[in-house]
Amino acid sequence: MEDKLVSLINTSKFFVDGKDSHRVLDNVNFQVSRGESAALTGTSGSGKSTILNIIAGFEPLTDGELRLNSENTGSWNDQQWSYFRFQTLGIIFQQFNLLTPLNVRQNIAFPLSLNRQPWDNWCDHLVDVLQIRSLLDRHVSSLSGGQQQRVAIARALAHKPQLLLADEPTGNLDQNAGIEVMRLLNELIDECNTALILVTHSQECADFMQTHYHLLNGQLIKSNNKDEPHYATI
Ligand SMILES: Nc1ncnc2c1ncn2[C@@H]1O[C@H](COP(=O)(O)OP(=O)(O)OP(=O)(O)O)[C@@H](O)[C@H]1O
Repeated sequence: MEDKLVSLINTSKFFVDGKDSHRVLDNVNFQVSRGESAALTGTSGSGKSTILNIIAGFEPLTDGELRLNSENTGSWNDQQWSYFRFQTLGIIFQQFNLLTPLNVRQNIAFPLSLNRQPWDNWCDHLVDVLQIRSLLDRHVSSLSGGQQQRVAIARALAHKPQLLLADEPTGNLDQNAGIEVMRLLNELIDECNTALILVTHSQECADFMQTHYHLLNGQLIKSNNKDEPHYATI
């Protein structure tokens, strides 16, 4: 259990809408270790982003337990969540969530400033691989969707997070750029022993990951070998 960075234990999630209760996760177990990469697939609305939001502390669980670094987060206060997010976590949001008053360089440097880290060779490497060096002084609101996505990726990776949550990180990119991004994510995993949870609709992107999970009717089905899916257990 100790080397597990993320553990969801017997977790369920309901959304209440008026009188209706909508069950998105039904007694799900899910674990990711340091250095592990996991692809999370499923149809639209199956609950993939909800799992990332739960792990990032943006959505509370209805039932069960979320452990991060072996700590039960059920008793964490806002300060503990903030500390975990800026120090340990990198998130590539589906809608990018860039800081619009800031330019590209300032967006990428934002997690560095929170962690009192300098802009270093790794940041230059990210900027070059993602081909955004010529955009560094541009305001992010003036960028195309694909350019914004590449900036969002650089920002999430800049401080070398221990845990990276990536929600459709190649959704706005062409195939070649998407493959470069998947290589970059694997580079981070190899160099920093980062754990990655990748939400994707692309089988090609999922194939870059070590383990595969598929969400179906609130259940998480694990498959190390694509031909042999089985229900995820601890
Ligand atoms: N805050 C919320 N309040 C009510 N329902 C919600 C909320 N967030 C998500 N849902 C519902 O939970 C379900 C799962 O949503 P989620 O965004 O996790 O799906 P997804 O698998 O990531 O979908 P997509 O592939 O389209 O991004 C959907 O039916 C969605 O409408």
